[in-house]
Amino acid sequence: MSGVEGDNESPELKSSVSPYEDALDALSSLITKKTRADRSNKGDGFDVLFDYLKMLELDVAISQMKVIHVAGTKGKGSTCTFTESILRNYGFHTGLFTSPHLIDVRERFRLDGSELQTEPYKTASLVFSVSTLGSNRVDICEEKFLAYFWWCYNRLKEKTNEDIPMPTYFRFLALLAFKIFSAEQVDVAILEVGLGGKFDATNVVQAPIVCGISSLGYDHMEILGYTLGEIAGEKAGIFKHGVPAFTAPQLDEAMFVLEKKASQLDVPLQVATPLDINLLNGLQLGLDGEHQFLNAGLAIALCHTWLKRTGHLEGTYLDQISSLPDQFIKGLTTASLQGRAQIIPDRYINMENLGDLVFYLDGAHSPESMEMCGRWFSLAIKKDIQQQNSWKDQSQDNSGPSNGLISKYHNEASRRSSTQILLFNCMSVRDPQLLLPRLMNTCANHGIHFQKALFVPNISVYNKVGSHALPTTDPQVDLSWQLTLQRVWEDLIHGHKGGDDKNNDSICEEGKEYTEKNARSCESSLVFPSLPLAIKWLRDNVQQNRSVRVQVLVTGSLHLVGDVLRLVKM
Ligand SMILES: Nc1ncnc2c1ncn2[C@@H]1O[C@H](COP(=O)(O)OP(=O)(O)OP(=O)(O)O)[C@@H](O)[C@H]1O
Ligand SMILES: [Mg+2]
Ligand SMILES: [Mg+2]
Repeated sequence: MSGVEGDNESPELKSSVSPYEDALDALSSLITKKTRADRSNKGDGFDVLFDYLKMLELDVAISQMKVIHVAGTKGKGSTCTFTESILRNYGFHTGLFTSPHLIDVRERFRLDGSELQTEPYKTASLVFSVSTLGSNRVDICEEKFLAYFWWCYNRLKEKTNEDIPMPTYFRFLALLAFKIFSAEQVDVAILEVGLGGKFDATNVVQAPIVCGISSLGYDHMEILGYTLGEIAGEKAGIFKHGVPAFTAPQLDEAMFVLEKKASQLDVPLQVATPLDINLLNGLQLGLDGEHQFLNAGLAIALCHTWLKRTGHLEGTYLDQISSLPDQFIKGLTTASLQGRAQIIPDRYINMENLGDLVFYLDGAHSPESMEMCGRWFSLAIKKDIQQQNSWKDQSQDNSGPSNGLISKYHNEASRRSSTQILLFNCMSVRDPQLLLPRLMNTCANHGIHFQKALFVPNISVYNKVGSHALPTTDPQVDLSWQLTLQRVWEDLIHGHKGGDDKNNDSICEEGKEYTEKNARSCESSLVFPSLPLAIKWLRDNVQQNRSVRVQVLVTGSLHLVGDVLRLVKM
């Protein structure tokens, strides 16, 4: 294939449903069958990334990019989101690359803060030249995305061979991000590490302006190591000689390793002070949850250093900042990232009765983040109860001015009781014996007890890529993992109630599996063969019992959170 125009053409275009689905198909073809635990993949062929950069003519561009690079176990995406928002408020043209996505793969690439997934389909004409795109500073719309996508994909297809095969899924997306950011001439590129640090595709950047390490904890141990020290060592793989770095406060074991790696590379490493809420002038952080103060503190340090090192700010980073510039406050308080501590009422149910069914979404999937998530959820529920009570008081005290409709709603709402339900799934590489107790105990310590837990499988690998196609229910779906989760949950509940060693099976409706309710039912839990069935069950319940408000915590997997968003937002 020759010439840029031809490069933009999808090979499967003729038989396609839509050009966008064609791109997703091509992207799916890059998902390797190797399991994430396959260590033979570790580091192998990292250098091949530099070959890809040459093939895409990105080697010079990347060395000139003013990059902020962030690794960590938890809080990378949030830190990057705050960072982007702050620098955008300074007027810089920003590029943000995060992972994973929830609904649409374009969420991973933001230009000037725009989320990319919301546009309706357009029949894209793909025959325009990529070289004309860079000058146009608008969001990355579908056409633009497709043009960059096929430019990279086809060029790599043409130049790769048996020795240098096509890049894998995440590597391709990182290369695509570099292409987009260089063509769009961003002032700053904020890059979230996909996994680990040292061997991550984003680590081809040789001279970032500043690096950040967000909270470290236990995740992906099969790849990164089983001790906090080992994990910290992998993440510190993003440190570059002499380039300043900041870390969120860490446990000693992790901090020790970070400091050691930093001193080997002459990296000035500082701990970023968590943000003091008083610096926000009474406003709230754009992302909810206590842990966000750690992420915001790190983002402040990263932005401050970036501004300084690029010659936009005088002075040094102070440990005790007494006030924040307006751009920082605006950036921090308006940042947004879906699926992290996000509350959305179910529109299907709530047309008439706002608040009957509410989803609390948080993509936590490591033990530490389970605890954070449990705290956030419990506090949100308590706040909601306080709100209900204050409405109850107001409706009893008729003295004040009242708006008829609102007070009628408040009146009704305050008469209803609320109940909490958990909707959960996690990947089978994760340990539910660590995740579920952490979540349950945190909530229980705040007085929140789930009435039921629902377990569902994730939708499909294809949807991980970001198809708009609706999930279908596979009648043959293997639910053994969800049944394992259910067993862990039932054991926990019975442990909590001080119950005997009763075999779970005796309290589960054996033999009635997936019949009437389409679910395998136990005393405190249900396994559904698909998410739409679980959502239908929730909606049916709410409609049958209007005196109860149902608050559903969705967590354990960002994919699950994305699937729920996709179904609930429609
Ligand atoms: N500093 C933190 N400490 C502990 N948990 C956190 C922290 N920040 C975020 N979390 C939890 O982790 C979840 C994911 O947050 P975020 O997307 O910022 O992290 P990430 O590092 O990008 O995660 P991923 O590994 O999925 O890419 C949040 O929903 C929240 O539950
Ligand atoms: Mg992760
Ligand atoms: Mg992330």
